[in-house]
Amino acid sequence: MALTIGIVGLPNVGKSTLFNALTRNQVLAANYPFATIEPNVGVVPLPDPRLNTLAGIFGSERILPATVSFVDIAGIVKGASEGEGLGNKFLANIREADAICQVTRVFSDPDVIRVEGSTDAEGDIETIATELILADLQTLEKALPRIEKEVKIKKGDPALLDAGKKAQSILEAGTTLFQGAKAAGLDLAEIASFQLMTAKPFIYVFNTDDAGLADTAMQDELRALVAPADAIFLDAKFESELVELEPEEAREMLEANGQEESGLDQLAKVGFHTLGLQTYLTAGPKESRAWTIRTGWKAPQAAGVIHTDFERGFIKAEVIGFEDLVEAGSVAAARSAGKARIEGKDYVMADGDVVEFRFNV
Ligand SMILES: Nc1ncnc2c1ncn2[C@@H]1O[C@H](COP(=O)(O)OP(=O)(O)OP(=O)(O)O)[C@@H](O)[C@H]1O
Ligand SMILES: [Mg+2]
Repeated sequence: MALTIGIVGLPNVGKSTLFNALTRNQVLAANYPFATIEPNVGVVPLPDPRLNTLAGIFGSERILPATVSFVDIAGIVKGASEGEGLGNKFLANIREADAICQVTRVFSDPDVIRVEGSTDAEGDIETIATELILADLQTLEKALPRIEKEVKIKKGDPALLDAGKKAQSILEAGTTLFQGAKAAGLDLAEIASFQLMTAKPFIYVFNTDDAGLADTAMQDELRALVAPADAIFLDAKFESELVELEPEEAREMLEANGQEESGLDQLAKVGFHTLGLQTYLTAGPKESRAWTIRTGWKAPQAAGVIHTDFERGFIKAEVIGFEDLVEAGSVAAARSAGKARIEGKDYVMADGDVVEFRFNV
C-alpha cells in the first residue's frame, strides 16, 4: 500500500522547503510566491529502528522500510477557484492522495513575503479550506448532472447520486466533508469515487521558527483551532538543514534546540496515526521489511499486501511480537519460550508483529 500525502498551502509558506527536507531533495524553494508550478513527487522511507534490530537477528542482507510519498504542488490563493494565482487545476495532482498536509506559516521572518490577503494562521487556514471546498463543489457540479442522467435511464447508481447531493449541501454550507459528513449522516466511503479533497484526512503543519517552537501557548491555541486533526510544529528551514548533516550531528543539533525528535519523524508518525495505519514486519536472511496495513486488518488481508496469492491461499500465520522476539534473541528461542503463536484467518494484526505466512498457491 503506497501511502501518499499531498502538501497544500498559500504560496511562499515553506511547502517546498518542507518537501525538500522530507525527501532530501533539491526542488526550488525560493522567497517569492509561485516558485513551484509543476508538482514534485518524492518517496520517503519511514524511519523504523526495529528493522535494524531484526536485520541483526536474521543477518538480513538488506532493509526495506515502509514508504510514504509526498506531492508538493503550487500555492493556492484566495479566488483560486475563479482563476486567481495559478488557478486550482493543479489540485488534480493530489486528488488521489490519502491525506492532505496543510502547511501554514507561523514563522515571523519579515524578509519572506506574505501573499496579499494573508495575515495570520487562522485566516490562512480558512482561505485554504474555502478554496478546497470550492474546488470540491466544482467537481460535483460537473459529476452530478452526468450521474443524474444515467440514473434516469437506469444506468447510474441512485445511492451515489444521493450521497453526492448530500456532500454538495455540506460543502455549500461552508464545511469540509471531513468535518461535516458525520453530522449529516454521510458515509465518506460512499463518495470515495468523487475523490473530493475535503473528504480526506488533514494534517496541519505549522511552519515556525525558534521563538515559535518555544511558544507553547501559541501552539496550544493553534492545536485547539484545528482539533481533532493533528497539528505539528516544525521549522521547515531548520529541518531542511538538518537532513544535510550526518545522523550523529543532526541528533546533537536537535538536542541543542531542545527537541527530542525531528519534525519530519513526527510528521511520519502523525501521518500514520491520522490515517489509521500500522506496520507489520517480515524478516529473513535476504531482507527485513516493514509492510503498511490499516489498523484492524486481519491476517489474510495483511498477507495480501505482500502478494494477492498470499491472501487467496492463506492457511495460517506464525506471529511473534517484536519485543518478544528481541527478548528471546531468535525465532527458535521464541518458539521454545512459547512466544511464537500460530494464528488463523480471524487474527487481527498488531503493530510490530513479526510474521511468517503459510499459504497454498
Ligand atoms: N521556518 C522558516 N523560517 C524562515 N524562512 C522560511 C521558513 N520556511 C521556509 N522559509 C523560506 O520561505 C521562502 C518560501 O519557501 P518555499 O519556496 O518552500 O515556499 P512554497 O510554499 O513552496 O512557495 P510556492 O507556493 O511559491 O512554491 C523561502 O525563502 C524559504 O527559505
Ligand atoms: Mg513551492
